[in-house]
Amino acid sequence: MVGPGAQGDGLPPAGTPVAPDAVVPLGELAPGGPDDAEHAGGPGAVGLAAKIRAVLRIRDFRKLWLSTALSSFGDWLGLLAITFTAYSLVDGYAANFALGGVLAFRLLPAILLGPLAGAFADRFDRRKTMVVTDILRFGLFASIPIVGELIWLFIAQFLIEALSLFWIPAKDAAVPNMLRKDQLEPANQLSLVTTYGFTPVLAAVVFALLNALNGDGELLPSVDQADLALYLNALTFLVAAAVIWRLPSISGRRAAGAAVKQESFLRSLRDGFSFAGHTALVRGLVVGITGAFVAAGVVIATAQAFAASVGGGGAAYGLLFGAVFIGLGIGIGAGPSVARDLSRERLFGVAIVGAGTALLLLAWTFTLWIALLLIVAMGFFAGIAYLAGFTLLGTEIEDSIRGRTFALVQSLVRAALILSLAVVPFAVGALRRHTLDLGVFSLTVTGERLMLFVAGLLAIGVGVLAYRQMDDGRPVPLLADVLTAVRRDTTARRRLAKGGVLIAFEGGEGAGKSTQVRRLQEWLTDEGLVARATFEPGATPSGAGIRAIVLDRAHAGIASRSEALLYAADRAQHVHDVLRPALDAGEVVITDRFVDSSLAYQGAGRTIPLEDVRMLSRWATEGLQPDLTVLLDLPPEVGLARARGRAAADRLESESLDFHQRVRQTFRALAESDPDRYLVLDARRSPDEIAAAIRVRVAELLSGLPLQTLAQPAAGHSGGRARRSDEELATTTHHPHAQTGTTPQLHP
Ligand SMILES: Nc1ncnc2c1ncn2[C@@H]1O[C@H](COP(=O)(O)OP(=O)(O)OP(=O)(O)O)[C@@H](O)[C@H]1O
Ligand SMILES: Cc1cn([C@H]2C[C@H](O)[C@@H](COP(=O)(O)O)O2)c(=O)[nH]c1=O
Repeated sequence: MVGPGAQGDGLPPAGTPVAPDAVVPLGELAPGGPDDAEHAGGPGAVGLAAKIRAVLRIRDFRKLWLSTALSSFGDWLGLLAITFTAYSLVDGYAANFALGGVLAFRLLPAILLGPLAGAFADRFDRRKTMVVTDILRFGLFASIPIVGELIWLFIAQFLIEALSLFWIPAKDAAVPNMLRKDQLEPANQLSLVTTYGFTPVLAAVVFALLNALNGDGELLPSVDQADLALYLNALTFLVAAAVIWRLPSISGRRAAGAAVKQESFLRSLRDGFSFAGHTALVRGLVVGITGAFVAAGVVIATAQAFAASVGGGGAAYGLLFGAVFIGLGIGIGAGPSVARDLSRERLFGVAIVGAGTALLLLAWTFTLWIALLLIVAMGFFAGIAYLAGFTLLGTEIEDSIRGRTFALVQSLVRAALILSLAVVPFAVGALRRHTLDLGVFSLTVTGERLMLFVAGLLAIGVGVLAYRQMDDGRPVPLLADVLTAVRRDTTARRRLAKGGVLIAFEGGEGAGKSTQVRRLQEWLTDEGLVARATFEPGATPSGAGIRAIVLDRAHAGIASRSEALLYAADRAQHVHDVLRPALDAGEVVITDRFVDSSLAYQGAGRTIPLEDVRMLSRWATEGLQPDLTVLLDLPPEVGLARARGRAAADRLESESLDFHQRVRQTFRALAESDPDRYLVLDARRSPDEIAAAIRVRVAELLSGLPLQTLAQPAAGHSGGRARRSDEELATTTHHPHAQTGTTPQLHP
């Protein structure tokens, strides 16, 4: 839990300055209060619930989510009511065709209109598009019971679906503008679970209730339960329209007053296709998602026959059907935390291959419970892939083209489903049952199993293709990447990527960072390791110039953005000249301040949107992250008093107490958002106590790693050597006795 004004992950959404009163109680970072804060790396990880609470605290997203949930509930209720109405408007066997007609009319518009709808979402005001389509859907749903003709039901159904096609990309493209990039995944988890888990169940319950209450027309004599459901459904769209009308942020670039490029509709349509064709990431996503949905269609189309072949009837079919949704739910809910550190590009391809493998095995399964397990596994991987793909579309595709990309994917998904639902039953019928005599044994092949096998192969194929298209070019072998991500072994991940171990010290002014950096470096050297101490800003020759500028009170007029760029420039040089080479050489590198300082000082202190600072730092460091960040936490008034006892206040130290309070809260919130990577210590404790706690954690971190060792350990463990200054330590680049070996047994 966080204090007032903060997000659940302790950080504000993109574009929002950190509230000065945002308080993250340190005691909540660790179970036992402030004194136990050093154990924060243990149990208190930020869970999905906290992340979801955080996104729900963003007012516009919360309102959009609620109105989407309402529309989704209405949609499901509408589907139940429409299929019921179609059935009741036609007698006898023809009712099945009426039902099929409803489904065909539901899927068809996507193929015809999907790309147009996408261009619309990018070209016109998304909020107005959503409001108008919601009002029209309200009218159409309400008209079905009033007209009461099957032909109108088909037409209305077609029009409703066509309108939804304009609504969905407008909504999907708007959501990423309301959130920070890292919030998009939990937001998608919430939306997918709401749309495919919660609202269909609620709609089924409400439909059943309406049936029970008004089945014989006792409540409203002239209206049956399907009519009631349709009116209720119509109302949900009207309410959604009213809510969305009051959310100007949905208008995206228009809300921010940005000029939107005016181009012809055809041109923007063509640009959409050309973008998808020429962008590897989108190509990979389109291939992967479409292929996966063809496979999903095969599973749906063969499910009845497969259920019969494992010795079950309708009950087995129901179980297998339920198992898909259980798997999907687990995949969407738990997938991201299982594969936390794996890039979403890699995760997408890997998950599709996983789903394909489960399908391949399913084709050879004759036992119901094994089939159920495999289907849960298939749903699990499919859920992960869907979430990863959807999130990548939101985070990686620029706002101006996002609507078209979402719409293209949406059309292809529906086309894939229609195609496989239409073709597979014929293929199953044509293939029937064959026994192949293979000499030693004979093999019975049935149409549905062959189709499942082919679907499995197809999914594996598109998974590999998508992986190749989307691979982010990291040198880490896939298997090791997956295994270390699942094991959450961040140190191993760094070693895979290049080597070395990076430890950052963070905290406010006078927290004792330099003192502890020096002590840790001395201890590691005494233990026989090549350990380098360095700092920001100013550890390189050009960085020294930058340090002089940013800390000099004579430069009081430096604009916040210039300041952020100066620190980023210092960091880029630092990473290039000092950190990367040392890490590549397998050294333990200890830096006094790193990216978190920019997030805290320039982000929260100067109120630059945190995501901007994060992106700048990510660019400057090429994504380099510490394996461990030691946060020395101290009330700013104590730290500033310590620092002033040392020298006159510099430009940053001269900032207000409020500024330093925001800096402190942001450091703590960052630590809370990723507790495995942080050690939070109360900096009011004595230097010896702090140093001892750090040694324990670092010994744990380094244990067993093949790091650079000194052939001759430095003189004694007693600390009797003369201490070197930060500058000396930072420039100690040459280790004549260094050799690669396993980390010696450390003695904290
Ligand atoms: N645990 C501690 N308790 C009390 N005083 C401390 C402690 N650690 C360091 N100090 C003293 O506080 C002052 C600041 O320490 P130090 O320079 O290590 O902090 P810092 O975090 O690097 O500061 P800055 O970021 O302002 O450079 C020094 O005089 C140091 O001796
Ligand atoms: C890296 C970094 C630092 N700062 C600020 C924080 C301090 O006030 C000074 C550095 O002084 P120190 O005595 O070396 O700690 O710079 C910042 O604002 N942003 C940064 O990225």
